[in-house]
Amino acid sequence: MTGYKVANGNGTAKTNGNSNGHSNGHCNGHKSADYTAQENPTMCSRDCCSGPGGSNRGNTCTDKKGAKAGSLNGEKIIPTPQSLLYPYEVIEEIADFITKGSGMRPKIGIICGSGLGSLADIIQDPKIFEYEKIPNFPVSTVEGHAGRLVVGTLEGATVMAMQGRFHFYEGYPLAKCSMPVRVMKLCGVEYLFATNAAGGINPRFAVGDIMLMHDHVNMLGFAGNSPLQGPNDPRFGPRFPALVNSYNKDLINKAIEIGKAMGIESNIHVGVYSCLGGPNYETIAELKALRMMGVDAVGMSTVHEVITARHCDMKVFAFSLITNKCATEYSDKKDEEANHEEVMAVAKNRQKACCELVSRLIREIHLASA
Ligand SMILES: O=P(O)(O)O[C@@H]1C[C@H](O)[C@@H](CO)O1
Ligand SMILES: Nc1nc2[nH]cnc2c(=O)[nH]1
Repeated sequence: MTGYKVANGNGTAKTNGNSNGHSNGHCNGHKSADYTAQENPTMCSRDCCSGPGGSNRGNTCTDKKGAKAGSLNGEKIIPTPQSLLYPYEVIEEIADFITKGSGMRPKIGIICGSGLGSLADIIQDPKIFEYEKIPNFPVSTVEGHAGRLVVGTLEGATVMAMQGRFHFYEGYPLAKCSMPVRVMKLCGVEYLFATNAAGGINPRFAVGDIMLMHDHVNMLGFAGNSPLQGPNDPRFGPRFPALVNSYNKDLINKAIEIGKAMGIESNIHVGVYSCLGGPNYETIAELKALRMMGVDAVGMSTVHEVITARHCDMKVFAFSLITNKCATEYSDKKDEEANHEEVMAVAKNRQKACCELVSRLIREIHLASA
């Protein structure tokens, strides 16, 4: 079972609408009922109860009878290493579901940032998979993230796009947030296009600008969190992946050229993105610190997806749409505070330019490989 449980106020629990799991009497949850801060499945040794694809098998069953000291709400909490949440076979199952269901092996994967779902709307002959209908898939809980996977063609290339990503602040562990990247890999994807809405810290950036990511500062990694934490499965990639040159330089250069051809070169920058855990936006002191570290734009996603993609040797192109300017001086002005409505509104305004940039770049990749 992968859906986290939400306390419903009366001491019992319900899942978050994702019915991936095992609800067979003895094993109706295996997650702590009120443990909502972070998904943290507990374990069971019964065969029926292997979590997604057996990840929990062989561990201690922690139904109510088994609860001991150290339990929360009567259920023992045993952390699962992140990499065990989605074993290779489960990812393979999900990928098979998508490739068989769509009849395609897409070459390019797109992750649509907040308010940038229209990147998937331009896909031709789309086969649409609602997340809740994909086995073992999480659900989207954030406004501006529709929660569907769209498979089809764009500029002649076969693509799959996530209209809705998963964020750490939704309560999903990083490995779950970036699990779809591994699904993409096993579907045949070679290129990951990750997009996001971000706050501009670089004072040269204006709202509506696009920052092509050429590097990142992994703040969650500084704190010891990684989507690769736990035993490594070499079928995905190496134990210790290198991350220098994670962002494909050829694709960045091509995107700069495309920006010029579109007449928006003054709105295109190349810079460093940092992901914080969210869901709160940053304090002034945090923004000052990030700026001192060389960060140009700040958001709540993408970095763990890029790490997962590089781990399995995908080529990565990523950009941030600057949806708000981050204040780095103290002020009482309310309009300097970031808010999600503004983020969504700016993304809507700039969706045409973002779609054109992505389409043209995909066209180049497709033509180069034809
Ligand atoms: O999914 P992305 O990173 O594009 O979304 C950003 C981060 C938060 O989810 C949201 C905040 O407004 O926008
Ligand atoms: N962390 C963070 N994420 C964002 N997403 C869009 N704008 C912002 C921002 O200012 N900060």
